[in-house]
Amino acid sequence: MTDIHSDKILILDFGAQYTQLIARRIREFGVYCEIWAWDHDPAEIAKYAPKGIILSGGPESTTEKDSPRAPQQAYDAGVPVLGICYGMQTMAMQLGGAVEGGHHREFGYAEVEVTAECALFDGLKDHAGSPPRLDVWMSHGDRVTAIPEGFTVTARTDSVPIIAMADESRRMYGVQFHPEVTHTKSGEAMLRRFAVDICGCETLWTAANIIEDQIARVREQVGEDEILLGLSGGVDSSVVAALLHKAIGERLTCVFVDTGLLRWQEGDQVMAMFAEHMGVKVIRVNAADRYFNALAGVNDPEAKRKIIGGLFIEIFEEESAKLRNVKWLAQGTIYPDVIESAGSKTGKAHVIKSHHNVGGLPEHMKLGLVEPLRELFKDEVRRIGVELGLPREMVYRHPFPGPGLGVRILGEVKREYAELLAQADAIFIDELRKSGWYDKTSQAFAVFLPVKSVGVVGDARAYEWVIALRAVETVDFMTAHWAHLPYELLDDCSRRIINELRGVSRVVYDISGKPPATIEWE
Ligand SMILES: Nc1ncnc2c1ncn2[C@@H]1O[C@H](COP(=O)(O)OP(=O)(O)OP(=O)(O)O)[C@@H](O)[C@H]1O
Ligand SMILES: O=c1[nH]c(=O)c2[nH+]cn([C@@H]3O[C@H](COP(=O)(O)O)[C@@H](O)[C@H]3O)c2[nH]1
Ligand SMILES: NC(=O)CC[C@H](N)C(=O)O
Ligand SMILES: [Mg+2]
Repeated sequence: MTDIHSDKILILDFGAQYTQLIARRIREFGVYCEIWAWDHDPAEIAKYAPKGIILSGGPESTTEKDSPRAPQQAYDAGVPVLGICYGMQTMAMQLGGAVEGGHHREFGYAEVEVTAECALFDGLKDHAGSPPRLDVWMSHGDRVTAIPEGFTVTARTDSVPIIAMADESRRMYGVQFHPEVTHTKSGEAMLRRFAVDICGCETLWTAANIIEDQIARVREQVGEDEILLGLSGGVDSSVVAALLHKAIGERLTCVFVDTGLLRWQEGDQVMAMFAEHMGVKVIRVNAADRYFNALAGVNDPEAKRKIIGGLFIEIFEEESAKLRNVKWLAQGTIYPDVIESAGSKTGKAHVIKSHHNVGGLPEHMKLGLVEPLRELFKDEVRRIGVELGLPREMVYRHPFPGPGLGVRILGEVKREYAELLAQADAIFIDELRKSGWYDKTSQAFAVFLPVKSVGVVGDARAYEWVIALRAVETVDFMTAHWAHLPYELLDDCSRRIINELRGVSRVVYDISGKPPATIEWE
């Protein structure tokens, strides 16, 4: 079998907002890559044997004392190196050029002129005529003012004379702009020139190959043992279920916990999909009473999360004790979770969201972990889901937090609130789907506000609950804009929710971005 990790690019991260994008772009055209912090043990680089190294951008200034530098091993590895923005600046600095600060900050669109032949820009032009001109996206304050010996200036703009540099003999390249953002028109092509043409990577990283590779690895890891998977019906655990079912068939048992805090009719849908259609063994644990009892009288959001998470663990434990031979617990951990926890280990100031998953399992469970998605981005997980035959609606559905409606009912959780909220949410989602807006938003849901407001319904006074609607657009869920839904759509949602649901007299729309607001209300 081909080793799909044999041809890979290593990205050294200087803390840029776009480092994950570099990795995603490269993987999109089929080359595996990993992100390491810039101060990751440099002795590991040679062992890892990447076919090329990329130095990312970063918020700091190379002109400042003690600012980060790439390890010398990166330049000595004998493989091509590409510095992007801060990466180019530190490359220039370290190899004998110069960088200056204090210039006018260049942010956003710029047209650059290619001034010399360069393998990175080979054949690329975004405008007719010559010399070739490229549309790029910039975000920098510092600039390279002298290139190291052996380098040539390969691109300029009207205001900045050194926008790209290259030393073709040592295969070292620097670009001041960001090829990883889609605003740089030929950016993907440049990254492909680098990874495929210059570094010589084969494009082996495809959905079909990833599945085959993961199946082989899981089989090797668990041998004849059984695996228990917490199946939520969400994207990640569903893809894990499909993958593991293919890898070990009957030896996979899923536990689906119906917390009473799920989306409308979700429990039945999950069971229908996995147990009936796919023949996966799924144990449904109807735990709504347990959840509502445990949550009674609890108002504090963190306390609620802890109770919900704790009950998940209790239930997984109970179920695994009932099975004979379970030695492994499968999780839907994905690559961003891994990068973020690595970030915190090296003490980087990345924005980190605390991920709810089954990772907090107590030691005494002694279950080994199976995490077949831990190298993948969400969009890769989705492509694999499609390749494994999961229906598109399931694979492209919005994420749903583990604590579910528990964090969308503000304050104390009650069964009656959960039932109302699930229905309001279903109406909102239904309207989004009908109008084609579901796929244009990254996540959308209703929130239950335990406040009463006065209304008038059929000439009578109503004094009832408030439902808030939230819809956001985001790439990584770390920052988000509120979705500019059409007024007509909001109007339809509001009317339907108030008319169809007893107990709601007012609907509001949340117009807060993240930051400062988070996506969920609790
Ligand atoms: N109701 C549930 N029953 C069983 N396991 C659950 C349940 N809710 C969450 N989990 C477990 O917690 C993990 C993390 O939940 P999370 O919501 O992050 O992922 P997901 O549900 O698989 O995907 P998505 O992000 O699309 O919602 C899941 O992969 C699953 O293993
Ligand atoms: O599985 C989960 N367990 C949680 O405890 C949790 N809290 C938030 N989320 C989801 O994470 C994304 C960002 O949410 P916030 O802006 O509210 O932090 C959004 O997609 C949220 O739905 C969670 N997912
Ligand atoms: N985006 C970046 O990498 C910026 C690099 C450096 N902080 C500058 O302002 O020039
Ligand atoms: Mg989920």
